[in-house]
Amino acid sequence: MENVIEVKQLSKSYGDLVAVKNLSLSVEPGSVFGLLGANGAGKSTTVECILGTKKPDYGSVSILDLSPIHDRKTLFENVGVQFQEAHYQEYIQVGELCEVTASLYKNPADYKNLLEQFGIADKLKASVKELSGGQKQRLFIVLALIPNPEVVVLDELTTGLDARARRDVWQILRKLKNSGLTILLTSHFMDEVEVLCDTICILKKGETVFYGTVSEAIHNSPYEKLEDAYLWYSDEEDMTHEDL
Ligand SMILES: Nc1ncnc2c1ncn2[C@@H]1O[C@H](COP(=O)(O)OP(=O)(O)OP(=O)(O)O)[C@@H](O)[C@H]1O
Repeated sequence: MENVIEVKQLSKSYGDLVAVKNLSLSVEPGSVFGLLGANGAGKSTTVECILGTKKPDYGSVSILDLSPIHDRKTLFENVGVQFQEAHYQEYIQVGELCEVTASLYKNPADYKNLLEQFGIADKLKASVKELSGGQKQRLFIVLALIPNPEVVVLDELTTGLDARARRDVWQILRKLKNSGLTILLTSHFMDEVEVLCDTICILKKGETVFYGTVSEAIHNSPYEKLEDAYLWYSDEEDMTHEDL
């Protein structure tokens, strides 16, 4: 297997709206790939096509050399997914939810250890409903890691987390990356992209406007900071200036 994820000329429309157009990307083993873009740029649509929860109109997707549409069961065993809005039984406890999740996999990770690493071990007996937004977000990352996956897909990784928690999450992910985990993430935070990502793809209205490393993104723009370069590529720049 050369690349963990290989997307070729992916296109997906909703009626007349072209959400993703002719997108190609490759994610190497043990690397962190960031899919970036403004709200509505097509990130979630791309992620869903990669995971097989949406069917592309054109193009091909392979993940771990498998088809997300035809090999769902094998993929489910080896791919971790952080869901943004997951629906759980209202009063299920954190520990119960982790237990149920672990029971679905052959070689699950030690979830108590993960809860510890993510700073929510004291919430084992709390119901998911009682968690703060940031604690829930951390729990969703833990749930994505319980399968002991080869690749993990993290949608809006640290949205809702406080500064300390974000840094803790980055540190854990870097450790997991160093131990061979491949990570595909979407994020709106350029500080985190700079710390974590080896390769980035910036989408604008479903089309790739930049593909390469963070330093190439900066180098090929008129700016010196990733955030400025990102806004320049994704054209959020003007809006921000108006807002100031
Ligand atoms: N089920 C759907 N039906 C119709 N249009 C949709 C559907 N899902 C997404 N879209 C549209 O497709 C475009 C891309 O949406 P998508 O959710 O992929 O963007 P995104 O980059 O993930 O945005 P965000 O950062 O806000 O999560 C948007 O214009 C959105 O309104």
